[in-house]
Amino acid sequence: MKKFAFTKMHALGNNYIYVNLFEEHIAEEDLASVAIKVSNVYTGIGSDGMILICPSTKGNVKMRVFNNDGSEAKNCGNGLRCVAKYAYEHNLVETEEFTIETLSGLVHATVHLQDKKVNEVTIDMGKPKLKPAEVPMLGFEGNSIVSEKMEFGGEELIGTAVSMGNPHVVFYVENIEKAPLHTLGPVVEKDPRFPEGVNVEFVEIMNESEMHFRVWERGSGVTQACGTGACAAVVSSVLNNLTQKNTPTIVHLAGGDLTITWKENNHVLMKGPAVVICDGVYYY
Ligand SMILES: N[C@@H](CCC[C@H](N)C(=O)O)C(=O)O
Repeated sequence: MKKFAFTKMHALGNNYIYVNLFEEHIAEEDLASVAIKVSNVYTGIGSDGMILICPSTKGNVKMRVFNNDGSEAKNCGNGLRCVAKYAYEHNLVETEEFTIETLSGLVHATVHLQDKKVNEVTIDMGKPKLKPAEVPMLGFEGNSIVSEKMEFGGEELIGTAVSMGNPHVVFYVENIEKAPLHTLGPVVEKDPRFPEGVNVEFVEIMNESEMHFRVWERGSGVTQACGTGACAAVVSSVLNNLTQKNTPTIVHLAGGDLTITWKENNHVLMKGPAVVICDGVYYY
């Protein structure tokens, strides 16, 4: 029987099994099936997926993200904050500012300490990508897909598509409690116009610097929070003239709040908490 030590962490309820590959080993061919198994609430540990904290040749540490269906994503905002907390508290890094490599590039992390422990993390998520081919989304041309008519499952929606290293589509609703998460989420996620699938976000604007947010995540379904999704929602809202650039925006997710700022230099800053739940050993 094979085994590895893990730490379960969450960021606003978006919970993953974190494995420190500086010390542990999981064979590459086992990664997808192990992610599915550990995520199972009945027969595994129960999580939105599995995140690997790996040595990096480009940054201080490297993050790899697996959704609970075993698919690998190129980025994860909540995962980045937890990886930053883990890396700092396990002495994988020595400073309060460092870099994390992802499959979509290098990001800059700053940990915020309370009693020598990391309670919040700011990640410079880099620049959003807006071109249809960068999202990727088929059927559109030009520099961006902002407030475009899209029909899904017989319903016409107005959507804005944004890549934060992973694909997102944002729809605005009048009442977040009535967002069609469970009905439209899975339909939009698998629509062939998104050749790599898509994370689906519903947003209710409260005022110029505050919004409610719910998400159907690609590969994981409904989660309590999505960091890249919250960044995409803020970028979308600036593009739709609903919020302003360079202004911190509070995003109220099901699991709590994130502060997101789309800076004048085009970089998106995300600030929010990261929490350890437990440590353990998983057998497979
Ligand atoms: N929860 C994450 C995003 C995880 C990956 C996503 N489901 C995808 O497949 O792109 C976040 O906090 O950003």
